[in-house]
Amino acid sequence: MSTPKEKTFESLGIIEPLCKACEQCKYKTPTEIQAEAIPWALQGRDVIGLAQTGSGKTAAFALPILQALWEAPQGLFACILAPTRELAFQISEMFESLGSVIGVRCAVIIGGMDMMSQAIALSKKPHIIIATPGRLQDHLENTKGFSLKNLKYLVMDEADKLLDMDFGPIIDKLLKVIPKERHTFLFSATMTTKVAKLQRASLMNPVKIEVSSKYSTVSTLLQYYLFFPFKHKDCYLVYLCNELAGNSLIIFTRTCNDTQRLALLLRNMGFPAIPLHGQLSQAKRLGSLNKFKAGSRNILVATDVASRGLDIPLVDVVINFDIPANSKDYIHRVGRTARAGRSGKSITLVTQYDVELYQRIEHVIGKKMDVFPIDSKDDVMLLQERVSEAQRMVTLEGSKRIKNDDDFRDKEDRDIIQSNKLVFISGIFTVGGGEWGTRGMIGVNSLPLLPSTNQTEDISHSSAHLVKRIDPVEHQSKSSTSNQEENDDVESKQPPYPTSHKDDNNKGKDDETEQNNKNNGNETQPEQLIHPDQAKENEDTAKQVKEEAMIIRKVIIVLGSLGGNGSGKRDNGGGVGNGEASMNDAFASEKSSMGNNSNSTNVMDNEVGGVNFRVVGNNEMNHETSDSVQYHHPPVQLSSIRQLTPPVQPSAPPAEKVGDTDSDIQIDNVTFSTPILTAPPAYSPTAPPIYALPHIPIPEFDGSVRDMILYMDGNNNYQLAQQQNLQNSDSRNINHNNNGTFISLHSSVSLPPLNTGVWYAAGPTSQTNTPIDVTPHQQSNHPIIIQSIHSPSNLNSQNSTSNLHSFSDSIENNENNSPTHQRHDPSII
Ligand SMILES: Nc1ncnc2c1ncn2[C@@H]1O[C@H](COP(=O)(O)OP(=O)(O)OP(=O)(O)O)[C@@H](O)[C@H]1O
Repeated sequence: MSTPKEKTFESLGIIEPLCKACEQCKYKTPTEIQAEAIPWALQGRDVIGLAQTGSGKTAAFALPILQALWEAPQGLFACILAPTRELAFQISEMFESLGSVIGVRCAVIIGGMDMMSQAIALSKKPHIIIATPGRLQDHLENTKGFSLKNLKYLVMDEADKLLDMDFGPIIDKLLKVIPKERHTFLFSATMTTKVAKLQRASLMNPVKIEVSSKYSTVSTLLQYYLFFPFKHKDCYLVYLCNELAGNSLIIFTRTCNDTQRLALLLRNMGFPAIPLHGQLSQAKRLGSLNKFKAGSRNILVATDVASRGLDIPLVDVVINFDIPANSKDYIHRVGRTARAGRSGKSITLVTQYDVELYQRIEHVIGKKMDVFPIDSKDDVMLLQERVSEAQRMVTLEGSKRIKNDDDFRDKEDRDIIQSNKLVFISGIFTVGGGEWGTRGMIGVNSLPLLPSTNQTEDISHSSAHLVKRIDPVEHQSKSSTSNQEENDDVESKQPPYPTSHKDDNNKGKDDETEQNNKNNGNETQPEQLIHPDQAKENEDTAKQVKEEAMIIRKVIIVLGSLGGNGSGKRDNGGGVGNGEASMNDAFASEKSSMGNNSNSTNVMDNEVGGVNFRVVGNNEMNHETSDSVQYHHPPVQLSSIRQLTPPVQPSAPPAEKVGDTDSDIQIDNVTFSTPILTAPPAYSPTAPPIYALPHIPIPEFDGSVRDMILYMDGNNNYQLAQQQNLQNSDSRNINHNNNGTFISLHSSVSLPPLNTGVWYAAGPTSQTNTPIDVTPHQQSNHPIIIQSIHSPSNLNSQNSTSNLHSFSDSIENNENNSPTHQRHDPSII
């Protein structure tokens, strides 16, 4: 038989349309698990597939099922069970992309989503159901007319997880209502060898394909550890995030509570972190994942809900903040990076309480990890004060937020703004490429598991040098690995060190609990969902935006703000109402705190059309830059637009939320803020309301302005809307007057349809502290927010961050108190 490398999908017996689909997915040759498993599956054998994380197991079971469906199409043909909801979505995407050529229809049946719409989807008899066990069981019991009595294929992805104690009883129930005459596939990177568990799956004369040893990690993964005292854990984490700035990280914690706390802590320290755990609503879980996938957040802090199966190519580093209590979880966690032949790194944080677990993991994976190189411990400890401060803030806010998650999310961006920022100075953490490599051992054997299928069949296989018979006796009598597995089960019940958090029981149960929730009437109500398709779109968009943003690579910062509440007068110090007063106070203190510094804050208020605008220009907000310096600046809003005339239609519907506070985007490590927006009420096409639009200043315009880049927020989609090369002579967009030079967005700039909310303008390459002029002049159908991004000058970054701090506080206070804010939306920040 040919070696896997010589094989093609065609030579495995895959039909032409599916081969084409593989090509479209850029699968040039089958991976080893695909090469080994597909022929058996096509022959109609039950398959147990064991292969390393990221080795293409999903297609290994999807292709044979799609082929069988093509040959004998029917509704409710196959059911794929997955332990987590996110994984179910991902598997469904894979089926859809491979099966689109044959018109496959899939339904995702998972907890946390509306039962009724799922029931409707099931009534349409999709070909493939991808489900989490609890919800599927729920439909089988409660959805009229739905049954799986004609099911032909059952797959358990992450089979060892589905067959263990948590899911076992539900699986038992499910299997009672699924026909025995079916094909069954079990796949995982860490397969159980316990016969009792495998019997649960009711396999018939299965073939076992092992493309790796039981607990192996890929060779392209560099595995490190860091050992330090427990009390410095947060500090080390922050240090690592700082060192690895620019990389995409997943940080695994033990509990939901820790996940939430760390996400808050990191955000308070200025890192774009986002939490993912089972206590979030499903919409938020998907939202978090999508933002991470799209690259708008590059730190995902997660429980083990994200440890299995998720395929996010951009993940560079996995950090085990809490060492996993179960060695299997370690394999799956670190498997979120170094996938599909790519390289990646993992760093496991080890404290005095974790040594035993750490040693066990090393033993299980059969590798010694290297210590992660850090310059000096003193460097880490330098962060202690800042970390302690952030910890205090998190403690203050944390309990409230845990109770009220919506509140948490509404304020997430403020966390960043209110915090002092780190300026990240670090080299790029390069992660080289890789190719599909030879992986471990290949073994095939026929596995007589059930008394009813007692015959054993050894299958010789040229590439199989691990050919062994696995039978009940062997399993009971052996073996270090079996023992390990039993130990794992014990391990998971005993956290290695005491923890103050109460939700330790949530570990690993993010999705298992859905059945209980249902019974208790706690089913999470669905919210507006971002379909995973959106994530792909976002990813593409983010890439595009990132590329374009290279033009302003050395750029940053934000100028000032335009506040006001519609009732104020021109005012440089007195204030208008509470909000205005606090804003002024903040500015005043900001000014005085600057002392003799020659860089000054410029505050200018304008009253235009009854609208009081406040603008601050402050070149202290600039950061020094070089290629090796990465900037995280707070998403301070430069300006907001006020509607100058009421909507024409008196019966205009109420304002509608089109964005959320957590939708800021990260481009080249520059955070672009995206406050909540309120969509304008319905417009009369003939008489649109008028909105003020600020000019973007180009102080000391010297003809060096090159680029104006506009980004559009459309329901969290970010697109490069337009790039303009502005020339001095470009009279359409550049105006000069006594106050300076301005870029303005005249209608003559050919903008794409202004059908959504936020616009960003990346502006000139030079800047001084000339005040910003704001003039309402633009008539537009939609509210527009302009943020100008300026190139840095050589100024002290620490001063600038503290200025931003008080500056943004003031914005928040002002906006919260502003009648405009109450009338329209809590948009600013
Ligand atoms: N033949 C192939 N050639 C190239 N890439 C492939 C091939 N098959 C699958 N892939 C890609 O490899 C990645 C990993 O695949 P998949 O998610 O199925 O891995 P897995 O083995 O199920 O991992 P895990 O154990 O973590 O669930 C995916 O991005 C998938 O599109």
